[in-house]
Amino acid sequence: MIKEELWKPTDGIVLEEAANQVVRSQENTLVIAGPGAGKSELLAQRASYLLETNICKDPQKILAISFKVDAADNLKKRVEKRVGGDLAKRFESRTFDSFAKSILDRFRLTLPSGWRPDGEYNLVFNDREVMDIATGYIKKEHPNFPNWQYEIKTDRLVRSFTKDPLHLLGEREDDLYGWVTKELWKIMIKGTSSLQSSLTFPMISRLAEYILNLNSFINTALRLTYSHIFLDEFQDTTYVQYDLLKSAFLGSRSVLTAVGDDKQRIMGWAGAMADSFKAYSSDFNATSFQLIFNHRSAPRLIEVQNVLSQAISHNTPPVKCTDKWEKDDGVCEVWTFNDYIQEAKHIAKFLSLKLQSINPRDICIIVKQQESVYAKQIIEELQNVGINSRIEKDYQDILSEEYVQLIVNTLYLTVFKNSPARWQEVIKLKSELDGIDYNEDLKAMWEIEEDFQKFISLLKGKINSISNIYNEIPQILDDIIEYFSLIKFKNYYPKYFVGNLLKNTREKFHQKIIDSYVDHRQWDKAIEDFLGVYSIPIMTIHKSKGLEYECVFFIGLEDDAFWSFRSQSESDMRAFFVALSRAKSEVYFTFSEIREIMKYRKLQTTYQSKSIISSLYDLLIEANVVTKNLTETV
Ligand SMILES: Nc1ncnc2c1ncn2[C@@H]1O[C@H](COP(=O)(O)OP(=O)(O)OP(=O)(O)O)[C@@H](O)[C@H]1O
Repeated sequence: MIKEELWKPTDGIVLEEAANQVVRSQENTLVIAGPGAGKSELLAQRASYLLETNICKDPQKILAISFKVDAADNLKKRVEKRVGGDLAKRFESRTFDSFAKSILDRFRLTLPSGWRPDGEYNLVFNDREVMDIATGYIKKEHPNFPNWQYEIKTDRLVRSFTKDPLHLLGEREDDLYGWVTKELWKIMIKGTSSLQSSLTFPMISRLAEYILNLNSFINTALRLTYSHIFLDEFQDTTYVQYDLLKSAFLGSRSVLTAVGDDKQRIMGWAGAMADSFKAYSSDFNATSFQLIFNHRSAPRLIEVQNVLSQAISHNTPPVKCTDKWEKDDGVCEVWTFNDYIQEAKHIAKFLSLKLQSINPRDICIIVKQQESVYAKQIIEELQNVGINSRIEKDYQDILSEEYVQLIVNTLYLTVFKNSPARWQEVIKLKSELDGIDYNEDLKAMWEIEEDFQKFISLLKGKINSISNIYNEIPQILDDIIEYFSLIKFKNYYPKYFVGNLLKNTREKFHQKIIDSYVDHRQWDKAIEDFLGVYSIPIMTIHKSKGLEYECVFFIGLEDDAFWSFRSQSESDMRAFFVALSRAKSEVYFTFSEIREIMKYRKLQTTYQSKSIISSLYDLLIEANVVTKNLTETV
């Protein structure tokens, strides 16, 4: 244990004054700061501080809530690295969705029977599915009221569906949406003879909130378990999530730390609160702090970011860069082309040179939407010059699953041997699955390591003598999980007991590993390929949130990409700001007069303009960003 006054940040991090105060604060706080200010880093440092000084008193825990699975994972790993596995056991890093789901899965039986879903409920991810259930099943239940579905709109129904806490649902029966909402809740909770219990994450959140409101005993236990709560990317909190947060921790002694950036609020369409900072500050009586440094980007990029952030919010103070850069470091340019084929050829040529000095993972290609369409030609031209790129969303979800991580770590250790971090991760999990305390029972730990070593030696033989790829690889992957015991693994991660998560993850994962193996026919290359080591990632702005790259390309700064700019210019401006601020050193925006895009559900060759988004171009001009017409140079 370290004394409070002796504790210092590790890894050469120097905290600015405001960050230092928040790290050591005993009160609820709110940190509002721009991209790269070190908000996530601050949370990692605060976790180290609270755990290493035992201010978060053993056996109490810190609960960190992030929005994306990889962000939660990343934070967990940072903290583990700093404080070691033992203390990090008291740092629970989850997404909002998984927090809500863990409450429902643990305390489902305390719900009144009308609100209690089956233990084996299905997860429903998109609005269309909800609407399909509504139209398909309510109609069956009410055959004499057949035409109601023509009078309702999907987005309004989905919004109205989880708008209110459950105890208020009964009050809205009198309008059509209220009636459909009530019927739909009944059907989705209980299922029918042909439909399994089916829940969306907002429904799970409402059910978790209901559990906490109904059972003061559970609520008290939750508050005693978590003495400190972290909330990352707080600008994206939805109304439903905020209600759960209030039910869980408002009025408790748990200390909350929220960090976020209102200029990066781009989840409005998904129900993010317009005023989450204001509501939180007043409800939780939180003190606000601002950070003024950007630890990510070069000075030139920060100049451009400052112009943008002023335009988004007039009272934003300019941020400063750190002294690791030279004064003129950083490149921000607009590249224009006649057509998307020239654009793709130019980028491919540019990147073949760039890749002589940096890795594919230091580069990112970002688009507003339709990544497989906007990046199609670029993927092809990159392939022509021997550069791999891939649409990251196809991998992000499975790569963050513990099921996949355990198998991939085992394969990695079988093929590459030298990876102490992966070895430690696997051995630690194996010991926990087997109920062995890795600090106490050294003999048992030694046996685990020896046994695992034997297992991977055998595995090596198996993976190197595959004759039938499509039968043997799935079997080998299943054998790996069986070595750890699937049942123990599911007990350790109860989320895999519920619904179709395990089945879907397993299927997708097997397919991707097989694809990589078929492409390379060598396990080292196949694993690295699956992990994305050789590929430039391609993603939408939404997926790029929280990430950072040396060099960023934003493809298609054009009217069609920002098709709703007229009605939501503020939110599009923030999206543009997020894309720009992912770059450490270089960012290039492209415009192509002719572009192939999906329009009216058809792939079409279109003429692009920039008149609707001219204000974005005006801001770039104001920030002295040069535009290069690269048509002739190809
Ligand atoms: N005090 C610091 N000193 C040095 N480097 C730092 C410091 N704080 C953060 N960093 C580094 O700066 C980068 C950005 O940090 P971080 O991701 O925490 O920022 P953020 O505010 O969460 O960004 P965003 O809102 O854009 O996601 C990371 O590479 C991080 O390691």
